[in-house]
Amino acid sequence: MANQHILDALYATVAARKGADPDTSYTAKLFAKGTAKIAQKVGEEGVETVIAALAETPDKVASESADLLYHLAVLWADQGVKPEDVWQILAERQGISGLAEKASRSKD
Ligand SMILES: N=c1c2ncn([C@@H]3O[C@H](COP(=O)(O)OP(=O)(O)OP(=O)(O)O)[C@@H](O)[C@H]3O)c2ncn1[C@@H]1O[C@H](COP(=O)(O)O)[C@@H](O)[C@H]1O
Repeated sequence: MANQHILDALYATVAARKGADPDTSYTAKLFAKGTAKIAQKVGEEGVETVIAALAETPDKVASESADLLYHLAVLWADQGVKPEDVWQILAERQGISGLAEKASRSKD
């Protein structure tokens, strides 16, 4: 757990909200609204990140990036995409095939 990336932990938390009470969880409310709403939020947060970069401060870019990553984690859970699927693609693009698998094993 100590080596677990914050995005892996966030993904596990949001995925566990599927079917939870929309009145007590924003994430559960997003799942209840469905894929179109979740995808729309990813787009909105992406645009807000761009606006922060062009017209605001690095702190605002960081904060909008956190919103974007959270909504992306919700979209992954909605689509059945696991974080390690994405890590694997990134690792392969860096020519370090097997890195995501190794990183995943180090959590055990
Ligand atoms: N990391 C986040 C996170 N980042 C952003 N947000 C929410 O995303 C929303 C974005 O605000 P907006 O103004 O764009 O959206 P809105 O107007 O509230 O809603 P919409 O009608 O546009 O959907 C806010 O309500 C934020 O609270 C998050 N909500 C939850 N989490 C994490 O998700 C996990 C599950 O939390 P619950 O959703 O409370 O179960 C926990 O680990 C939380 O920390």
